[in-house]
Amino acid sequence: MTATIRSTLALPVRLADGFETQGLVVAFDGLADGREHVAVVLGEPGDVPLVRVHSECLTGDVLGSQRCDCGPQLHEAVRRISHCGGYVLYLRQEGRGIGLYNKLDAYTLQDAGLDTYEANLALGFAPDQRDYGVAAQMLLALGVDTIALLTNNPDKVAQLERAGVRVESRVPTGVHRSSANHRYLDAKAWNGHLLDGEGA
Ligand SMILES: Nc1nc2c(ncn2[C@@H]2O[C@H](COP(=O)(O)OP(=O)(O)OP(=O)(O)O)[C@@H](O)[C@H]2O)c(=O)[nH]1
Ligand SMILES: [Zn+2]
Repeated sequence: MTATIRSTLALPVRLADGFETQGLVVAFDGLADGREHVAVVLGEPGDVPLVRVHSECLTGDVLGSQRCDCGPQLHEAVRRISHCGGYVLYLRQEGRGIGLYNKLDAYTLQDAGLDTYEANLALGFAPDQRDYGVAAQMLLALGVDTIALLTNNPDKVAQLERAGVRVESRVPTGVHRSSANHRYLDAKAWNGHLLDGEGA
């Protein structure tokens, strides 16, 4: 399935720490799951742009929750990518694809002792429900078929490669550990995330 660019909008991007840059927000037609995913073009992308495939996290990205490290990772991505040129793909895949309300239910189960993946299973979901095929569609619509990917998640690399995007390199993203998110980060490491760059 081929996606096409529906519209573009120039938008200044401002982070809470005062960092400012210019972004171009791109909307698409024809995305496989029918959701409103957007790409944000930052800096001047070269032949092998740096790309962050970021899954929506209202609690972390917007409300500053420290149960996860999504907010700091998003800000890191904006800052790094604006310097070297590339794309933030903001995917509407809240709660690893289970949605916001279910993620809130999962948090309640975690407060009773389950880890993040066990809580998904207890709610009747797969441990991680995300399909990154839409990210590949977006990149190909932007004319990008080779990337450097800012992630610690090997599944993102594998799925993008299967969907026709060449991941020339995986660039580790920061691990923003705090007293509130260490169980979440430990569970990610047990489930295949490469947190080897932590503390580097
Ligand atoms: N179901 C569920 N989703 C969560 C939980 N904590 C964070 N998330 C969601 O997880 C997504 C981020 O995925 P992560 O597994 O933390 O990291 P990743 O994006 O796969 O990996 P990186 O690219 O290395 O950051 C966001 O959509 C969050 O809303 C949780 O406890 N349960
Ligand atoms: Zn989060």
